[in-house]
Parts: sequence; C-alpha cells; structure tokens
Amino acid sequence: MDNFKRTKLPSLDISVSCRLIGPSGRRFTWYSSNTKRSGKGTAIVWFRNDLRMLDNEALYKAWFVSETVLPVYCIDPRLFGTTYHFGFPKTGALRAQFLIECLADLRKNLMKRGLNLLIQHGKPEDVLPSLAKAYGAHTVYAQKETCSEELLVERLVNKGLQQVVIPPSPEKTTGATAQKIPRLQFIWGTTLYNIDDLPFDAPSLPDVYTQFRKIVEAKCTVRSCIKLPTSLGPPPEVGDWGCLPSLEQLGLSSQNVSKGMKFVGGETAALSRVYEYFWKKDLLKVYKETRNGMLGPDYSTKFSPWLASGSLSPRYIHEEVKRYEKERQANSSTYWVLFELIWRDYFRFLSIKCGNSLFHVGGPRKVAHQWSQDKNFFESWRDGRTGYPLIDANMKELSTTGFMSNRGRQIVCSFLVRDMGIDWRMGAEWFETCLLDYDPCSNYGNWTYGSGVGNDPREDRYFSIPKQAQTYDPEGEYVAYWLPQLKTVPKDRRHFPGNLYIKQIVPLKFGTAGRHHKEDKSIGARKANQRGREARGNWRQIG
Ligand SMILES: Cc1cc2nc3c(=O)[nH]c(=O)nc-3n(C[C@H](O)[C@H](O)[C@H](O)COP(=O)(O)OP(=O)(O)OC[C@H]3O[C@@H](n4cnc5c(N)ncnc54)[C@H](O)[C@@H]3O)c2cc1C
Ligand SMILES: Nc1ncnc2c1ncn2[C@@H]1O[C@H](COP(=O)(O)OP(=O)(O)OP(=O)(O)O)[C@@H](O)[C@H]1O
Repeated sequence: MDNFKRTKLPSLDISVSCRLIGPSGRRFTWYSSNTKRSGKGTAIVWFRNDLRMLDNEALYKAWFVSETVLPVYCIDPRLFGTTYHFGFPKTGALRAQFLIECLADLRKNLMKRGLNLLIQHGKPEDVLPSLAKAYGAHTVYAQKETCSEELLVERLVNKGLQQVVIPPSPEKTTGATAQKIPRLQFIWGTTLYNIDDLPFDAPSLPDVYTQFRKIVEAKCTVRSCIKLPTSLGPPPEVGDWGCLPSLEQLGLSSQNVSKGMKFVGGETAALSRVYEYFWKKDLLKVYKETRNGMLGPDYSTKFSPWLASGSLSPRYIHEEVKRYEKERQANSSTYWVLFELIWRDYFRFLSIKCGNSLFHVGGPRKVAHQWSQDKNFFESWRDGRTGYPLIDANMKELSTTGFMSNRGRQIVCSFLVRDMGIDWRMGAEWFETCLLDYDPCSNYGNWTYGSGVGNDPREDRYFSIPKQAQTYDPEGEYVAYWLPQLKTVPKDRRHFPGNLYIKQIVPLKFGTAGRHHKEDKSIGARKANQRGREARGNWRQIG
C-alpha cells in the first residue's frame, strides 16, 4: 500500500462497469417503461445537490405532471465566493472540478433519455423566474435544503416566481382568466429515511444520535428508489443549452491530484464505485473491521463525495446492501454501512432543529468557551506543518485530494480545538473549502460534535495522538506516504521522529506518553507553547 501512487475512484473502467450494472444487467431495472405521464405544459427541474437520474423524485414528478421537462442547473456565483467568517474560498478547485464532472455526466445521462441539461450562469432567483416566464412553466421542482444559506435562495426564487404571470395559452384556454403564477414545489430527497416518515417533527428530534437511530430503525422503513421512465422527452425547444464552466471561469486554478485518490465526479462513477466496493471487490462484508483505516481506496466505501453532490442516492445504497445480504451474506459489516448513513440522516435532520446555532461558535448547546484565532497556529495546521506527522499527513491528504478518512477528521479536529485551542469554526470553514464531500449538515454537525459544543454525551472527546498513531498507523505507513521524508525514519519513530522532522508547534495537552519526543526548549517554542496552553482551556483526556 505504501507505494500506491495515485488511484482513480472508481478504479474500474466506468463504461465496462456500467454495462455490468446497467439496466440490461442482472440487477433490477432502474427504468420502467410502463409509467404513463398525465400532465400538461412545461415543468422545470432545478437541479441542486441531487445531480442524478436514479431515484430522483423531483425529476420524476416534473416528468409526470408535464408534457415537457426543462432541466436546469444554475452556476450560482455565491458558491464561488468566500466562507462566512474567515474568507477562505467557499468552494475549492478540487470540489469545483468534481462538480463540473457531475454536471457533464448528468447532461450525458439526460441526453440518453431524450432530454438535456440547461446550464445557466447566475443566481437561481434571477435565472428561474425568467426561464419560467419564457417557457410558460407551471411548476419548478427542486430538492429541499435545510441550512439558512440555501433557505434564503429558496425564498428568493419563490419571490421571483410570484412576479411571473404565465399568460393563458391560446389554443388551450377558453377565457382570459386562466393566467397562472408558476409554483415552486420542493421534494425531500437527501436522506435514507424520508422526513415525512419520521415519528417526530424536527423540534422534537432526539438530541442524541443513538436515541434517534433506535427510534427510526424501529418505527420507519426506507422507501424504495423512484424509477424513471425509459424516455423523458421530448425536450423543450432550447436555442443554446449552455456550456459547462471551466475552473478559470469560476475564478479557480486547476489543481492536479498528484497522489492519493482522484475521485471522478458524476452518477456513472458513483454507481461504478458501489458496484466495485460491494460486488467486484466484495468489501462490504469486512467494512466494520476496515472502516477506521486511513490509507488507500478500500478501507471504507468512499461514497461520501457522490452522496454530497446527490449523484448517489442513499436509498440505492440501502437496496444494494439488502441485495448483498440476500445474495452473499449479512453480518455486522453489512449493517454498519447503514448505521453510518443514519449518522448522515441525523445531522441533516439536526440542522432543521438547530437552525443557525449549528454554525455559531457556542454551537447548539451555546457553550461559552474562550477560543484562540492565532493565525500562526491555524496556518501550521492548515498547511500540515504542526510537527506532528499524523496531523500533517492528514492535512496534506486533504489539500491534495479533497478527501480525508473519518478517523483522520476526528484526530485533526481534536488537535486543532483541544491541543491548539483554536476556534473550531476556522477548521470547519477550511473543511468547507477543501472537502469533495462537503455538506453543511455533516460538516458543521461533526465539527460542533468534535469540539464539544454539539450534542455529544461525551463533551470532552480528546484524541490522543500517540494512542491514535499506535492503533491506526502502527507501522507509520500512512504518515510516510504523505510525508516522504519519513520513509527513511525507522517505523517505530515515524510518529515522533524528534529532530528528524520539523519542530512541534505546541506540546500535546496530555503529553506524548513516552514516545520518542524531545521537548523543544527554544524561546520561540516556549512562547508558542505558552500561547497554546492559555488558549487550550481545560479538556480532559478520554481518547
Ligand atoms: C470534523 C468532521 C467533518 C466531517 N465533514 C463531513 C462532510 O462535510 N461531509 C460528509 O459527508 N461527511 C463528513 N464527515 C463524516 C465522515 O468523516 C465522512 O462521511 C466519511 O469519512 C466519508 O468517507 P466514506 O464515504 O468512505 O465513509 P464510510 O465510512 O464508508 O461511511 C459510509 C457513509 O456514511 C456516512 N457517514 C459516515 N460517517 C459519518 C459521520 N460521522 N457523519 C455523517 N455521515 C457519515 C457518509 O455519507 C459515508 O459516505 C465529517 C467528519 C468529521 C469528524
Ligand atoms: N450551507 C451553508 N454552508 C455554510 N455555512 C452556512 C450554510 N448555511 C448557513 N450557514 C452559516 O449560518 C450562519 C448564519 O447565521 P446567522 O444569520 O445567525 O449569522 P450571524 O448571526 O451573522 O452569525 P454570527 O453571529 O456568528 O456573526 C453563517 O455562519 C452562515 O455561513
């Protein structure tokens, strides 16, 4: 594993795996030829974080209630601005590239079914009302979002549509009174469990994950995937379907993934990865044992970037897990993928309950704590220069590939907030920039959780670097992969190489527990350590 150079994800040839898993393959058909549409006129599908065909209810509904569907994606300039407090790029180049690939794939798949994707550069609240007017659309369908930035856009689009009056079409109306305002219809589509099937409403959502999980597992069922008809046409008459943006047009410079994992955007790649992980490599049966790994493509599913962009439906994963359990085997690993997807659901529903407190410094519990915003500390964390190989390797993986394992994310979060005492929102916003799988609910949910301001029954979770290194990278393989200068260091010293590596920027809150760590006694280091201690407050060690 140490010498893997760069892995494309999925590593299968997409066109080959598509044939294996596609409609003519051995799995159930995704497209149904029986359904008849019964609607009139034009409906718009406003694609957001649901960049897929399979199990896309908004697309299905729009098709069903119309004679023609106009699929639209708006390149919203706000997504390419800066993060809220600290001014980092709102979308980094790697996620932007992934998004462009998702859009190209969606367009290709829509064309296969007799439609296309209209790409518009502009804010949805400007684009959609004018399209609704130009095409006389009676309805705009879109997937519902839950965080305030997206909710604001929803309100603005709705307001814009209220100003649009669709004149009666001459041949189909009898009186002049049939003028209409296009409706905005939201569809719930991000989670495994549908919000309408929950046995509680958002304000009474259990605060603790385990309670939430036990209730939904006992009382709810996961709905089946929505199947689309084989043909979605005819398309509306569109002069120019628009071009996909280049990174430069989005104000970003192209970034080559030189090592680690290169994720390919789009539904086709997403379905290939599911096929590869479950069926071809047969990894689902060992997921629970491998999921805490950090190195390589196969220790965990790597579904998250496709889930976040909506190129992959969690309900499809559920159906595939159930099929695997029937055809191969069911064990705690096959269940555990669903267990993790319920975490994702939990953070999504929590975002409705918590509102903006999810983004506030005190988090949902409104914890008062003195955080530091020391630029030097933060930048050393961000750039992978803390002097702790485990932190530095993970941060380098993040900036090189846009991905970091769940284990790595917990460790670097704990280090930033507990060992360095830095404002957790700086870390969360940096993740917002970099992560391919960035999702406001899962990101801010996990950050508030990890920094002790969320709904964690264990408020003071501290991840001890020596212990984490010993357990999850005992041979130092992971750190040597990302920090090649450590390759020549003996394996048992790779995590604490002393003067063979850069100086540690702060001491660990609970020390290095006898590892090969020489205290740095320089004046600069003493000052930095003191600043660190002042900022770090009183966390207790549990990890
Ligand atoms: C500080 C921090 C920030 C995070 N930010 C994000 C984020 O912005 N977007 C995101 O999708 N995940 C986030 N996670 C959760 C988790 O790290 C990733 O979902 C996971 O590492 C993705 O890899 P995978 O698909 O191989 O996961 P697997 O282990 O294969 O899990 C399967 C799926 O379950 C879901 N899942 C697993 N763990 C979690 C979790 N803790 N919270 C929510 N969903 C989970 C994901 O959708 C994942 O794809 C964050 C975790 C931490 C600690
Ligand atoms: N999708 C999203 N991605 C990232 N951040 C989001 C998203 N939706 C909402 N937010 C964040 O929610 C917060 C908005 O909360 P609010 O309106 O309460 O801000 P505020 O009161 O001005 O914040 P503060 O008091 O911290 O300055 C902002 O931090 C905003 O970035």
